[in-house]
Amino acid sequence: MNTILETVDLKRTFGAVVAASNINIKIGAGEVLGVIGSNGAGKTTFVNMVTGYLEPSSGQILFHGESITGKKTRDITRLGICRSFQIPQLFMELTVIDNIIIALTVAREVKPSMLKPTINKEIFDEAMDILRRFQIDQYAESEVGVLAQGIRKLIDIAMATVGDPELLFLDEPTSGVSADEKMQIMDVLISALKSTKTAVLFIEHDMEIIEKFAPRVIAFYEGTVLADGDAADVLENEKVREFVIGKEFHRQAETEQQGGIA
Ligand SMILES: Nc1ncnc2c1ncn2[C@@H]1O[C@H](COP(=O)(O)OP(=O)(O)OP(=O)(O)O)[C@@H](O)[C@H]1O
Repeated sequence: MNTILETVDLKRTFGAVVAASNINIKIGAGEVLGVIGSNGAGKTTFVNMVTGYLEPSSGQILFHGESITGKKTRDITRLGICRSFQIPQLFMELTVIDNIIIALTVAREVKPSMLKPTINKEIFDEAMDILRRFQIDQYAESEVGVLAQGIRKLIDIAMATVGDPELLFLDEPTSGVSADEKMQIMDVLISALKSTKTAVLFIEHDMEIIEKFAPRVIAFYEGTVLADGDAADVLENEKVREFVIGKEFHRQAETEQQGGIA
């Protein structure tokens, strides 16, 4: 594996609460990995530390072998590590293309005008390319506020990619989206990110999505990594079944092998 990010004994406490400890994770170039764990397991704390939203209490974060521990979010973003949040951070009253153009102008540090984002043909074309990659170009001129939550999620994630990140963290990319839309949204966003060879780590509670889209899975439990490896191994791990996903969970592949559930 061509490691781009490595955490070494990463730990974060809040007073007496140990939110994360002994976190030793390596992420390879272009890798897709899913993170699972019940509420309060430490998933967001981990992502917050790596993206500079939280300073670790101890431990190291290395990006391409260089320490980024304790760096500010802005500097980490510039290095090529970006993220999205559970709730899309969008300008609801603006059009989709204007949202992307604003993100591009901010990423390029072009000063936007007070009333209208700086529009030049190059930035406009680039924004349209991004929308096409995420299959939302047909909404370019629509106001974000009138669009379905699933489309807003895609816009939000598209915006997180404007600086061409090498590594992207997605916090529950399908939360708040209808069951029907979930798979479709994941299909679009994973193929968009694969096309740019962006490594992606996504936090997800839906095991069907994990099974379908995450070749590698990391399971968090009570602030530590309970299991890390191939999805099939982690999802069948006894401890993961007991403490994280529930014993009643059966992988689709397993069920099919056994002739399906009646
Ligand atoms: N700012 C904070 N102040 C105090 N305690 C915190 C803070 N942030 C997180 N914690 C605690 O740290 C632990 C890990 O929380 P974290 O948000 O990382 O879990 P999570 O796995 O992301 O959960 P969820 O799925 O609910 O988002 C929890 O016990 C939580 O209450």
